[in-house]
Amino acid sequence: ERNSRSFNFGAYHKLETVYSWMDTLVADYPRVVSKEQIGLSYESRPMYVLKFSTGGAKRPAIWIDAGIHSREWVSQASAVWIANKIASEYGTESSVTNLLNAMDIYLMVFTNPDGYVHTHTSDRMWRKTRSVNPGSRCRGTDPNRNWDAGFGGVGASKNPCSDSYHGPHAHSEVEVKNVVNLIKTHGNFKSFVSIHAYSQLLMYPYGFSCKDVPHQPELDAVARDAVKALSSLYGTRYKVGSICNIIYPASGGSIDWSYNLGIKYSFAFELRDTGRYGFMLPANQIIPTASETWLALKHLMMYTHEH
Ligand SMILES: O=C(CO)C[C@@H](Cc1ccccc1)C(=O)O
Ligand SMILES: [Zn+2]
Repeated sequence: ERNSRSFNFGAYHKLETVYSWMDTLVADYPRVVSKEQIGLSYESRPMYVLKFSTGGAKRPAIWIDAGIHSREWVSQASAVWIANKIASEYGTESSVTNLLNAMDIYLMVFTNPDGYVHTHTSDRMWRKTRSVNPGSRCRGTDPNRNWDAGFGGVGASKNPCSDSYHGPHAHSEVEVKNVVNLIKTHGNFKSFVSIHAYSQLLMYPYGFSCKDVPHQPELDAVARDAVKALSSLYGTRYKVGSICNIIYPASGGSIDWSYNLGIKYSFAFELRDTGRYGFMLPANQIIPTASETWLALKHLMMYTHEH
């Protein structure tokens, strides 16, 4: 692309295309965003995080990951649009400017790069990582069952051929380990948001248990206000609740781990739609989905900044 804004945000792109676009984004907004490699995937692809920072050292930070499940393509595509939005609105839009003058944002577009390539080359419905499971002909671990939070409990399978296989042990997947290391080393994250698709839900912990977390009333209220902002754009309807109560019990999930680490404002999005297209959401819905999601995300980030 001539510049990062001439990129076609209304299409699903290959990994390399988006990785190249990231370099043009950094070139266009060098004072706002940088690209950091946090490690390599199982198949040795670089894992890049876009760091939005306007100064300071280790400012309070917000984590946003997309694409941990590779087949949920609107998640990665929305993250690309949101990355451009953050970079281009700094200095022009007051809430983003105020936010980035006080906090950093880390945005990982491809949290499961090996799986994403596999959905382009071999199996569009691939969800897991691509690691080899010794003694099994089936590959991959569900990276959203692999976190050290109720690991190996409800809603996860010990069968390597299952799409919710939890892996041999917590953080066995290098993709998960790389994120865990960054979060723990940094030590000043205040919010952790994981973007999935589909079902149109905004969820908070826990997944591994249906008991209310200590901060349930606050998280519920924040999420409901965020969804109100989302719905204000096109009227898209979302449901709000804990993972366990609103979708199903699921152990080893990322936001249960982040919440238990002390990152109070931990949320998971399930983007469009509610099943008509499911994972195969048409590309013409990428920009509308990203635009409405941005309103909810901005609310969550501003709330985090103010509390
Ligand atoms: O992928 C899903 C379809 O997007 C649903 C998510 C629900 C979930 C999200 C966050 C934490 C735990 C579970 C999953 O099963 O891991
Ligand atoms: Zn998912």
